[in-house]
Amino acid sequence: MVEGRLSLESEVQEIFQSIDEGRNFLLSGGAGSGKTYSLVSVIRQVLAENPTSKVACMTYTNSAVKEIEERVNHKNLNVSTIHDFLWDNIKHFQKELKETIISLANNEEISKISIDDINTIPYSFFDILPEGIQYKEFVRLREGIISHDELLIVANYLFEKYPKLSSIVKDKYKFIFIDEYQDTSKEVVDIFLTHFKKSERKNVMGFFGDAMQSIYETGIGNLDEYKGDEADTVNEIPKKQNRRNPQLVINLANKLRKDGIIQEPSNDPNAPNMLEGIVKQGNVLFLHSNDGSISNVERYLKENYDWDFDNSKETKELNLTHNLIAGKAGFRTLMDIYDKDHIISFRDRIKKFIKENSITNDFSENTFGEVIQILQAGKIDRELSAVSATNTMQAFIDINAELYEYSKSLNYSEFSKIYVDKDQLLDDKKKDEKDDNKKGSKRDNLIKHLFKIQTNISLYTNKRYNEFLRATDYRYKITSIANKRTLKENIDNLIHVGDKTIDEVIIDADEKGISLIDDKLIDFKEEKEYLYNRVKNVKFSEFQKLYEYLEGKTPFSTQHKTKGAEFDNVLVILDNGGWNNYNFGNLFLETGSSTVLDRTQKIFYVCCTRAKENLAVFYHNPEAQVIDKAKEWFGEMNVIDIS
Ligand SMILES: Nc1ncnc2c1ncn2[C@@H]1O[C@H](COP(=O)(O)OP(=O)(O)OP(=O)(O)O)[C@@H](O)[C@H]1O
Repeated sequence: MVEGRLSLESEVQEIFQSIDEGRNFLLSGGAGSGKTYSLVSVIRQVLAENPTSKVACMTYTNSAVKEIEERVNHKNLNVSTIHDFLWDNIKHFQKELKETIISLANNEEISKISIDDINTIPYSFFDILPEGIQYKEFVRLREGIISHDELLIVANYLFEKYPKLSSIVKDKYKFIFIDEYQDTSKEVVDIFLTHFKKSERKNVMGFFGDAMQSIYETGIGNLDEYKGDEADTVNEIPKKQNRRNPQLVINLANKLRKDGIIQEPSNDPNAPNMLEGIVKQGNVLFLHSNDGSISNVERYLKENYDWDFDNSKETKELNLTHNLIAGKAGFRTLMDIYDKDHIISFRDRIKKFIKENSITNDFSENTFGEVIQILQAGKIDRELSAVSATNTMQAFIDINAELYEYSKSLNYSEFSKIYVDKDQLLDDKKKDEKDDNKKGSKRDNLIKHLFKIQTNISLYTNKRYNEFLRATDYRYKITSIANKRTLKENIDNLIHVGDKTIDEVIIDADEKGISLIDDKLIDFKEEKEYLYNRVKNVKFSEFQKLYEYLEGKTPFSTQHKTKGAEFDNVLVILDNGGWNNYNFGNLFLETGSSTVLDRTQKIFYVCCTRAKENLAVFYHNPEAQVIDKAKEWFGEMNVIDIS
């Protein structure tokens, strides 16, 4: 056997057998079975055995990126998101890219890529583009700019049509690994498992994941249609043991899985869930109350089970959405600006009306207010209501009268281009600070700038002075002890932001050389004046709260973002706030629409299996049958009314 393999886990040895046979493989296993751990072992061994080959590894979760970075450091390893990987590999084929987009745009069945509803687009359409086709956070197909969703469709088409592209990628990367494969889209899986076959070149694709943890609608869910025993199918290697969870969590997880996979604790005495050679028991609790107060739940867990909610590394409270967290974590105003601006919704209503009614007026010189007036003129009843604010929009406008007046004074063409979405505020990064500007990030340039300021402040406060000097303008300025003193005073001033607004801190940080105002920010101010003006008046301390949250330094996480992570104490809040996609009541009663049930079961499974010691689930006002089921799942004694 090749050196080093013998010391590896048996499943990883099986993976190497597959690699020796040139077969694609899938490492599948329940939560905590050590898939991410195995992935890293495979990468290390592959790099050791193939010193001249390049390895690509794609992953979505921050925890996997962190683990890979901690355990592997090699120039031949390329860790990225799937989007960045695809774009890096197709971006130089501009001629083919242009043709592809035009073909797709002319294909009526592909509604996501459309340039003109009526006329066929000529193949010379993009010839005039100075920068060719680009991949950005927003989409403007007429200008040759594609974004996340389009990229996958375009890449799929390119690999299907040009087998040479597959040959190039296979030659470049002898090994391509995809973590959390279950949340990868069908278009991507097809590239690697179907279109790649059109090229004779050899490489090995490895998938890692768990079908029960497929929690994004766009994901393929499972690889069932590609698995098999023949050489050209995907070789599944299952992992049955659990190294993370205590026995009581494993028992619960086994009840929640719907595919019959039953996990057992590993026989590794050094596994994290073992204590002196015996698996830990842990705690599972189902707490409920009729007041719904989360702070009471926290108090109960603190007093009775010693949970420390100030320790964000050990203890996490998992909520379904960022919106449920924003208030508790202290960034409500910013969240509302990016997620609940009903003047922007009203503008979208107007835009839609213009598009759907094929109104061809030239509004380029008009203000938003004038456009509303022009559209409303002479209309009554239903026609008028189609171009008027809805009740929700009107209620928002009434409270924000000044903001509405201001929006009406803006040039309509400019205003209509501003794209506002919560991802621009909340997108978390997959890589380290240096990569913050990587094209895959959905954060907008204002938020990126604020991150830069706060990152630099943090570098300084954490005494990482060399990195601080590299990141700021200070490397040019520090020439004497006196300079150092000024720097300290400046930073001290800046750190104590007190009640300063975001605008004030941006100017301060610029003047003090901590983060200079760059072209990107200047362009943002000009192009997205409305949004900038809203954000600039928010206190910088609120942004700092958001920063802490996104850096994982608060006890809060969304249920989706917790995938791949693990904590000692996990509190899962089951919020039955009338969601379309989730229903926690139905989860316990096993009723309702099967897709909603399936989705809810999966997110609940992901959440519960994060706990390394203690798991608590909180349910506000459960029905008697929910309590009965909870007793069955958690044990009679562990279902507690804390009202
Ligand atoms: N062979 C091993 N030796 C030591 N520790 C391991 C080993 N395999 C896994 N672990 C540890 O067990 C825990 C669970 O492993 P890991 O996070 O890789 O599981 P996973 O299958 O990726 O889980 P999930 O699907 O829930 O994200 C981690 O703390 C990991 O470091």
